Amino acid sequence: MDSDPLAIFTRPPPDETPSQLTARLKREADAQRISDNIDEEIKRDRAAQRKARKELRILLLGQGESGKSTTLKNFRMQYARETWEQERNGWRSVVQLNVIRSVIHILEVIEAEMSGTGPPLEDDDSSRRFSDSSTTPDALTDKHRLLMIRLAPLRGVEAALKRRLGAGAEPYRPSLPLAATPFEDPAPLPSPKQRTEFFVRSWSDAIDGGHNNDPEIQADADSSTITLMRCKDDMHALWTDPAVQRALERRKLRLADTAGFFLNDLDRIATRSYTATDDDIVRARLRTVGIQEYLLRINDGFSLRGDNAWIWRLYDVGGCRTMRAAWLPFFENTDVIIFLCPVSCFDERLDEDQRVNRLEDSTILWRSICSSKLLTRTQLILFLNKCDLLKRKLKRGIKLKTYLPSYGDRPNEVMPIVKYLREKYKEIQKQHSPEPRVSYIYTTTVTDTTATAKTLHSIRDRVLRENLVTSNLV
Ligand SMILES: Nc1nc2c(ncn2[C@@H]2O[C@H](COP(=O)(O)OP(=O)(O)OP(=O)(O)O)[C@@H](O)[C@H]2O)c(=O)[nH]1
Ligand SMILES: [Mg+2]
Repeated sequence: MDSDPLAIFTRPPPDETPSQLTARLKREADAQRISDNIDEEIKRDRAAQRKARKELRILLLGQGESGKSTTLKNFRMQYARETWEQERNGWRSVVQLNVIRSVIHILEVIEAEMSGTGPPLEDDDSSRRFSDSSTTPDALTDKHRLLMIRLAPLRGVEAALKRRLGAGAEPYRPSLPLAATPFEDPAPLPSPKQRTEFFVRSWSDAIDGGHNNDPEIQADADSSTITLMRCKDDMHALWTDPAVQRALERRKLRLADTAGFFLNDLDRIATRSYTATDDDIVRARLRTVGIQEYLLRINDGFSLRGDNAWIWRLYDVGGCRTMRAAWLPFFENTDVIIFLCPVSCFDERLDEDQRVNRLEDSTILWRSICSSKLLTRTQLILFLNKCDLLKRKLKRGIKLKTYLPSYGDRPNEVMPIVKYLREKYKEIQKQHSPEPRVSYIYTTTVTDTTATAKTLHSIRDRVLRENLVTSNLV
């Protein structure tokens, strides 16, 4: 039995001498090496078979709200145009739900401000930096109370839209244990911020799911649109009210960065004839839970063999710490990882764990991905994302060095900050990768579909070239 190289860990004999111990440890190390080599060979074979079939597996990773699903939408818009068009009608309800969720969120803030309840203001100085008036609360008056009453029917529309989107959309309340990286055991949740954001288990169910043909749901959809149209002026009055805006600032809710895209455009959206544009679809937010798989057919354009279409299997995961353990099984056979680091989040904390800075979380995650032996041969592509929001944040005078002291006295401007983070992440990759690998880093704003299209074409060419070379298909 002792000579069996696969019996890696043998029980030590009770009277083991030092030389026997040394010999046993060596045998175990040799056996482990052989086992690792076999695993590696199996992986290489599988990868070669996939490439021979011209198939690649691509995983989108990053913390919650880093832009993974938005990147996936850009991919689908570019390379799966037919299904993108077929789903366009389904997105109308998602955009309506985004609008209503934002308005209800604002109403909740007003209610809390008026009654002096709700989540306490954060007591660190960062929450006070946005507005000089933050220490003198603005009067919310009867006008606001009236708006609250007039907008109450939106709660019914929210319920109807939920029905229309089907079982795919439910409120999200983190309750599972947390793990910073997919490689560690989850720990119990400290005290999660209560959020009732909606999520999808399956986008295709939410967007299509056959609901369109159900007359009851169709009637719901029509009456939702009518209520939305009736509430349009009040929603606009609420959103543009200076006292409301200041209340949002006091509570550090930068809704203008996300919801603003839709709330500034109510004239177009709250109409009977509204059709979601490409930009609307890319911007519409539904938190991802579980893992979504999408197939794309992508032409390489330079293969010498007849058919130059590749199948790209894209996997979009939920980025919250409660969901990271679920990523691990996908690492075995992944050819490419696109990792999103939202650089604008340097002064924010994770929803699911308010003790953790979001940039720090991204850095920990990136380090763990780079150092994983499972991913030694996986091509890593990094997006330094949300550069538009970074620019806006810096304009408001928020300083990176307050949250990242190592940035020191470098200029508090977009270009130097992005350069600094690029070098920092590149260095982490270099130091922690088990074997040297090429670094692919892009500066992105994935809500900008034109710029992102160029990035995706560049990625397509780089990924295909690398895989054509490694699989000898050129
Ligand atoms: N302004 C701006 N918004 C962005 C950018 N990237 C993503 N967003 C927005 O950020 C929010 C989160 O984006 P998602 O793509 O849903 O994030 P995710 O990584 O899939 O998040 P989870 O599903 O929770 O893991 C959405 O409202 C997006 O529209 C960006 O570059 N700029
Ligand atoms: Mg997502």
